[in-house]
Amino acid sequence: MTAALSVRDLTVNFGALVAVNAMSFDAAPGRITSVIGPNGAGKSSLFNLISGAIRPTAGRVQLDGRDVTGQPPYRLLAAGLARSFQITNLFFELPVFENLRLAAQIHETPLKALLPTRRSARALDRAEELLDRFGLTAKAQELAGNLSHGEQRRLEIAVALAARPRVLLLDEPTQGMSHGDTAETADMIRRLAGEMTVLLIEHDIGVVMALSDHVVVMHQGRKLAEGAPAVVRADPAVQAAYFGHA
Ligand SMILES: Nc1ncnc2c1ncn2[C@@H]1O[C@H](COP(=O)(O)OP(=O)(O)OP(=O)(O)O)[C@@H](O)[C@H]1O
Repeated sequence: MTAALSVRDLTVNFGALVAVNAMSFDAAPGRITSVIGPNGAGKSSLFNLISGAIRPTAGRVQLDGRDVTGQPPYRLLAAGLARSFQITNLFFELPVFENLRLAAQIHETPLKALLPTRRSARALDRAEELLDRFGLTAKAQELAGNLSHGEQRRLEIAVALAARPRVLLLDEPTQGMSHGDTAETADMIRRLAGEMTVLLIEHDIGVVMALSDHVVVMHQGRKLAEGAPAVVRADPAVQAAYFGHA
């Protein structure tokens, strides 16, 4: 089976520092793959490489078997890869609904853009659907900036989904959330699998173990281990590097 996302020997240097060092792994279609590792392991840099925010020094990225290495984020989005950011990436001064509607317009053609009513029909439907799915219907007209932290993080995921990606990168989606919001968000992520391929960076090890089909462990820019959650957790090298005991 072709991997939805395939990373081979991906490397980036920042001066003398090799932040991501010859990383290789596959994300299987419709599954949740998590990337874990201690602070500074290189997880965000890996996501920046995959999502086109920075260009690799070496290596390649394939989406459904097609080389997309070094393509800018907007090209990757059109090719089916979306990312939600660790840092909140919303239009705070716009209503929740407008954030979703704008994000949903990505696939509208320039010709449709000349026909305002027809142009927006599909985007409106998609925005409504996402409001419902993410429990934000009652907040549709609220400014995004007025939402709680947990709601903003959920809206971010909804915005990333608006373009109907086949591969979704989630960067610490439960960061800073209460216990209840974390559990709710984890449920939402679980429901995305099957519909799309999810690549997740997550510090909450409970969420990682509960959600992931496959776990990739990074340490000092390199891949330390990968496998099923229970296998990775039992690996002595992972325990030493990540869980702080062997
Ligand atoms: N633009 C940059 N310029 C220079 N060094 C960088 C840059 N971005 C990241 N680094 C360095 O690369 C290393 C990996 O950082 P990165 O943020 O990718 O790790 P991380 O695993 O995501 O960490 P955290 O869990 O704390 O977010 C760190 O030493 C960091 O200081």
